[in-house]
Amino acid sequence: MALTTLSFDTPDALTSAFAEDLVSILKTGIKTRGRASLVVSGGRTPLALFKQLSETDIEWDKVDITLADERWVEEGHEASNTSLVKANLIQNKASAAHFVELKSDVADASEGVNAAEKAIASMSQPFDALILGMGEDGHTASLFPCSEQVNDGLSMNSGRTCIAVQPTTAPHQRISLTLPALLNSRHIFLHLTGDKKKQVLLDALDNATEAQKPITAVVNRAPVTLMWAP
Ligand SMILES: O=C(O)C(O)[C@@H](O)[C@H](O)[C@H](O)COP(=O)(O)O
Repeated sequence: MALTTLSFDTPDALTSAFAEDLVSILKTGIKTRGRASLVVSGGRTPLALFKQLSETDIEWDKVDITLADERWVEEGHEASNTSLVKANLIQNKASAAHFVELKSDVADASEGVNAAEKAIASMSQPFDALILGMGEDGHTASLFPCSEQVNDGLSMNSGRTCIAVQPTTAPHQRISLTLPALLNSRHIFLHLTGDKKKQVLLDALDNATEAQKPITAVVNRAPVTLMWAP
């Protein structure tokens, strides 16, 4: 296990330092490979980070951005991570970035998996940076411990980069990058705020199986930087 923890006094201090790190990673990607790729998570935690990044001066037209997971709802729905990213990150200076959609116009996420995999394949990989969140049940991306699909999502030899997931303890069908797709990243960050989530993570790393707390599957296999503030 290789978890490096960077703790900040306040969420604002975390946001500034995190944005600076990401910008430097993206600049390196652009300089070295011509384009850079960034995978972000939805949820509430990254909102301030998205805003700060969007105001940063880099060559956003050379950056591809996608999501670690999406809820299978129409764009514009309050649960849509696509809408959240477009409204908060792909704005201001970052409005020139290219957004790679996981969601397509089919009724069931399982019918959209092939199109999502094709979209992901268009991005420069390994991804330059991946930002994961974590739920209090230990899910990350949409690899939910309550779902029937958890073992398929965590399989390292499925040959799949995306999976349709039906959580039973959270609303909406999802599409998620699989564990091997998430791990195909040069820099992996776990972005958490609050004592409770930190404790969930530490307890999970101590006691849980990967299927019980999917975040541990990432931390067990790759260097992860935990960006944490109270
Ligand atoms: O779309 C999502 O819901 C996610 O990508 C998910 O994995 C999220 O990161 C965690 O549930 C934490 O969410 P919060 O930041 O809202 O606590």
